[in-house]
Amino acid sequence: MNQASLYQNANQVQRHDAKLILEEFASTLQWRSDGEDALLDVGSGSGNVLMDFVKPLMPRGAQLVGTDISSQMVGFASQHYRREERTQFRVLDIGCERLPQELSGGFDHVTSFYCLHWVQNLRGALANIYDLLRPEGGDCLLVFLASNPVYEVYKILQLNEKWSGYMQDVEQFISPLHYSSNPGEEFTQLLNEVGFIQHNVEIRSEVFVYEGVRTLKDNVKAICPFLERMPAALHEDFLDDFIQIVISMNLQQGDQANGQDQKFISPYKLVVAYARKSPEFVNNVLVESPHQKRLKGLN
Ligand SMILES: C[S@@+](CC[C@H](N)C(=O)[O-])C[C@H]1O[C@@H](n2cnc3c(N)ncnc32)[C@H](O)[C@@H]1O
Ligand SMILES: CC(C)=CCC/C(C)=C/CC/C(C)=C/C(=O)O
Repeated sequence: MNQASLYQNANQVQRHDAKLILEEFASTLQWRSDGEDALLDVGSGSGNVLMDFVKPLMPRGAQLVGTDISSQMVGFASQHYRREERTQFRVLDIGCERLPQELSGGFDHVTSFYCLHWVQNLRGALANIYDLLRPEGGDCLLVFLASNPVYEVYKILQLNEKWSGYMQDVEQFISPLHYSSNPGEEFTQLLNEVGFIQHNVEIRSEVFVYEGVRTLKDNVKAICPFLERMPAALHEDFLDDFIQIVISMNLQQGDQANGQDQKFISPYKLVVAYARKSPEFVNNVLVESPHQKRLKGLN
């Protein structure tokens, strides 16, 4: 997914989820008392989730770094938000072998929305997120897909000889937790392995309803990695086949033949994880704050 303007105009689900989850976690994030927080966002895309929902929560003196593997996304966000103070966008592959030295250990917070399901090396990405946080501590809020019907649609499309040539590597674009029988447990284990001491992982079952064929097609176009590999003249045919498969999976509501608006239902599972690098210490004494007590299942 490299078309920032397409994504910026068809990311209602992603914005909806990020907004609600940030409202919920705004007071759990451990803001600094001096207001000089530094926050890095992983996979910022076109940048509007970061600027519309994360930035308003931050103290006025805070520094924001939006990152993305796609230089096209970073170029778009840098241009679009060029007037924002204390904000920069830069290219970063969160699954990379070695973090750039100037980023390592420099942040109080790492956030990431709808990105980590794109990263097959989830353990490497989490180890990097841990290393981006300051050595003395910091926290992260990570939100991504464990599963989504889009992945089953991709696998069926790949069997069609019209599309198989463009979709040989389909598994690379399926969430690393999609096949997991216990994604919450698997992700918790990874957080432990990379060194996070306190964490809370939830798998939330959500449903989003797409109103009409055009809305669903636009949302697919904004994120589908296979379209950019095929001539534009084939896009509508691919999207029509996509819709037929969605209908065959009984994810359609309403009957066009009876003059009803078509709706498409997408039941998906979202990982919502909050983790701290180290517990809160004041004068070498572990402090359990009221919000820590509230966190469900905190390790
Ligand atoms: C669905 S968009 C999410 C954008 C934004 N966070 C939001 O919530 O709207 C996913 C973004 O993750 C980026 N991405 C995919 N793999 C990545 C990686 N290994 N490192 C950093 N970003 C990555 C993509 O380029 C894309 O911009
Ligand atoms: C009914 C149905 C199959 C809906 C799928 C809709 C859709 C466009 C899902 C995209 C999921 C995804 C990978 C989002 C993202 O990374 O932003």
